Amino acid sequence: MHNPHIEESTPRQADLTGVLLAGGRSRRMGRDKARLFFAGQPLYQRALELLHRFCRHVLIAGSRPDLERPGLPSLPDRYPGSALGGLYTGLLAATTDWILVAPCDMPWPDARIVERMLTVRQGHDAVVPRTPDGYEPVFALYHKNCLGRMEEMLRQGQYRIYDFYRRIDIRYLDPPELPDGWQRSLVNINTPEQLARLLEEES
Ligand SMILES: Nc1nc2c(ncn2[C@@H]2O[C@H](COP(=O)(O)OP(=O)(O)OP(=O)(O)O)[C@@H](O)[C@H]2O)c(=O)[nH]1
Repeated sequence: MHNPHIEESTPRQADLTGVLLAGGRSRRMGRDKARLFFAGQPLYQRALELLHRFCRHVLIAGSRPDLERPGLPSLPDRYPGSALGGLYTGLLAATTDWILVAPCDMPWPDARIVERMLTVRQGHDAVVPRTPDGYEPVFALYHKNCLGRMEEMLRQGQYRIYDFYRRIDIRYLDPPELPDGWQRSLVNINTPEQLARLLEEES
């Protein structure tokens, strides 16, 4: 089903590479989240469409030959086992200063959030939505400046994104700056129960 928040007219950003994070293990779901069928298409497809809307080049972080297609390579993590390792994979491979990251398990990614992130990024290392439920580190913008500090942590076996956040300059986007409906847009599907509930909502 078409996502109304991804408009055809959204301009592509020359300095932005899209990174689909798809290297997780889907333990809570018990089966691969990326290819779950949701409202007429595989779940990952929804984030992919949004990334293509903003970025000329999009890649998959994590070894996913099953999701590859011409112009959409998947890259194995150099430091496997965490979303931070996936961010590193994307940032290392990107030829642009910035990456726009999206997870493969977000049913309603909202282009308006991306637009707001792009507006405020200047002078920061990352832009991350922040809500009363916590941060959304896998639907965010990261600058190449982050690479060194990510690598430092990953080399030491430190994988916690929140520890990483203490080392960089982040511009958070809080609810007053987020568009209406952000609660729905920032949902990730993690469990079979959640999937069933959201499918019901969508139908
Ligand atoms: N490249 C890469 N992506 C990851 C990795 N771990 C998680 N992700 C991605 O990060 C996003 C959020 O993942 P989570 O739900 O936190 O983790 P998960 O491993 O997919 O699921 P659980 O096993 O249930 O925790 C998803 O898009 C995952 O595909 C990883 O080690 N490498």
